[in-house]
Amino acid sequence: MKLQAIKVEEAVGKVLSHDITKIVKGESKGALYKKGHIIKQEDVPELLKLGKENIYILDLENSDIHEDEAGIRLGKAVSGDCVTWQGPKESRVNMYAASGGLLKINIPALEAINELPDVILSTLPDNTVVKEGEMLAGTKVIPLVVPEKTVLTAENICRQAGWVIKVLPFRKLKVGAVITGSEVYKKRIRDGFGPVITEKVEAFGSEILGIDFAPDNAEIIAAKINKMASDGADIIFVTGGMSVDPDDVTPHAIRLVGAKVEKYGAAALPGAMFMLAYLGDIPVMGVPACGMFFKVTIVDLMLPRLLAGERVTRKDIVALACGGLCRACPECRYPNCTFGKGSH
Ligand SMILES: Nc1nc2c(c(=O)[nH]1)N[C@H]1C(S)=C(S)[C@@H](COP(=O)(O)OP(=O)(O)OC[C@H]3O[C@@H](n4cnc5c(N)ncnc54)[C@H](O)[C@@H]3O)O[C@H]1N2
Ligand code: MOO
Repeated sequence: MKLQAIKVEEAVGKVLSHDITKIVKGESKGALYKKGHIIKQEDVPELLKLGKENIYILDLENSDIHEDEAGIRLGKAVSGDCVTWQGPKESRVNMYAASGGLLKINIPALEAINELPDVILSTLPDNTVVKEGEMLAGTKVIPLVVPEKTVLTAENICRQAGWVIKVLPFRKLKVGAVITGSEVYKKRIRDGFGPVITEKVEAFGSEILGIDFAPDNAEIIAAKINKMASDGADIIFVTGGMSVDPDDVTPHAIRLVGAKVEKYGAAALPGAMFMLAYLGDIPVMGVPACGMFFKVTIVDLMLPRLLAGERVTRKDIVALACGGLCRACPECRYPNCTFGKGSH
């Protein structure tokens, strides 16, 4: 990259090397044209009026590209399914959700891009629930011009990764719930779990297939789980009885139906006594009583991922550990807080 002095009339389409400031009555009015501005035909009279007959422009070498072009190419390369981009403004290109859903970030690709010289890409956390139109990420280059090789390398990382930023829209699924607890079953106390689960499921546009009740008896709970599955549930909740009392038989019941347990015990508080198992392809969630007593719990971390069609693994639950502690703020700000952000 070289600097070159040039007549203003010949500068159209060229890149300004420095800010040009307008001074009125001895006072600077700030940059009229900013460094990096690509000079347009209509700028010429304005520049001449300012007394600029010659200006410095950047003489881009064949291998260099301007920050704005670099920003656009990066934005295009990182935008996957259901992601749109806008810009550039001072090379920054922002990515937005084209539909509501679960934001997925390809972390190794994200880190590889940020390892490149002069490029940044920053995003919302992986697995964030996003609304249509929400800003998801921003990318830009640091200097005014970058070697094209840098952008080509970033584009190559994106191509090889398959995707970097995407949004998985929520599917409309049928969700069943088996509410356990003899005190609820015998109507000694009123069920508090059904309304909580219904509200959380319907908030994502899915529907409750049915809510059934079972006493603290593993065989009966197991039979009701099987019934939910044969009735067509895509996801099954089993609530209560997840802890250490002799009457807490829900984990045993989930095993009895032959579901494969991914993990019993989740690194999330509230939600420690959570179990995730799969009955074939149907996720079965054993939800401890905290799922009903607290506003935001492990349910809010797992449900969106299952509704987005992810097969959640033991590893995913382990990855919740760093950030898995809810601060229990007097006024809950979730999801605008650290709960459930996970380490990878
Ligand atoms: N000694 C220990 N006690 C507890 C532990 C522990 O590790 N050691 N873990 C605690 C944690 S963490 C949680 S979370 C809860 C989990 O409780 P459970 O899932 O076993 O819940 P239950 O014992 O069945 O019920 C607790 C409480 O909530 C009421 N309940 C349950 N279901 C309903 C419902 N559908 N509607 C209304 N109320 C319901 C139930 O009557 C009990 O009062 O365990 C801690 N304890
Ligand atoms: O499963 Mo419990 O969250 O630790 O309340």
